[in-house]
Amino acid sequence: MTTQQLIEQIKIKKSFLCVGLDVDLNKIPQSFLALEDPIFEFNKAIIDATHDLAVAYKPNTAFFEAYGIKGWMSLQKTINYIDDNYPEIFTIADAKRGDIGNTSSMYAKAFFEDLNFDSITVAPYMGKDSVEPFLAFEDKHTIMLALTSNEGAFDFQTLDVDGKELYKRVLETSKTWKNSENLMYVVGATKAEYFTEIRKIVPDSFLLVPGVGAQGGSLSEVCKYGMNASVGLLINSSRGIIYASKDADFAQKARQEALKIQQEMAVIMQAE
Ligand SMILES: O=C(O)c1cc(=O)[nH]c(=O)n1[C@@H]1O[C@H](COP(=O)(O)O)[C@@H](O)[C@H]1O
Repeated sequence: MTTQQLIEQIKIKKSFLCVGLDVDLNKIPQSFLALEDPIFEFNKAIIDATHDLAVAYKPNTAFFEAYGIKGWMSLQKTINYIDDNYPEIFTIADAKRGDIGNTSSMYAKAFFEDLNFDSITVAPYMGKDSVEPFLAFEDKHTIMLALTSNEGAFDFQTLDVDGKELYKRVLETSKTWKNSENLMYVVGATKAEYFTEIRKIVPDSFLLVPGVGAQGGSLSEVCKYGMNASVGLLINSSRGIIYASKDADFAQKARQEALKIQQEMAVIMQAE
């Protein structure tokens, strides 16, 4: 999917919501456990209930890999289901990959070609030659960690490197890489006060923003400092939406939570 197509979907749906598909078998209605593929069936129900309110889905691969081959098959079925039924939706493989060049190329093939995701999250720690293999894919997007939502973000990402914080160096340096127009960046919603500085370095890039809902980040604060003329934000909530209820009404409750966020987004977009 092109960035322009994503922007069009945001305008049509008045939403820049990304629903995180982080399925934990201990947290879903226990009736699903009797089904052949509980993870896929749960995802399908969540997707059917929220697809008109969200512009993106982000399965975090950990929640599939934890269940071995069966989990991997659930991931494949989930992405195929989205592609077949809601092709307008932007898909994010939250896999946080990155390795020496020839290994990164294989990761890129796995997620962009075999699974056909529109994007993947990537860690910047190994530098240019670990990220460029992902950037080589046309109309695919590489979402690089910049300033993450967790407490540990302060261990390295904000350290001073020759007078500038490391995450700023990561943002600046990445702009010099080949096909850098295919980059997006992860910035945690819990770090809203940093968005002004981040926008000075990457004014036009899309930012994937996890951390609203269960981690307590504020949608309005993120938008205040992080939004650009094309919105430029994908706000993710996983647990806050998919586990809104553990009972038979889980999909309906997930929709209600997604609707609350989408309505807030529509108001913010109108005010801009
Ligand atoms: O790359 C991510 O998506 C990510 C980066 C980050 O800084 N913080 C973060 O929480 N995430 C992911 O975003 C999701 C957040 O889930 P909830 O806290 O349940 O909404 C999880 O899949 C995390 O792995």
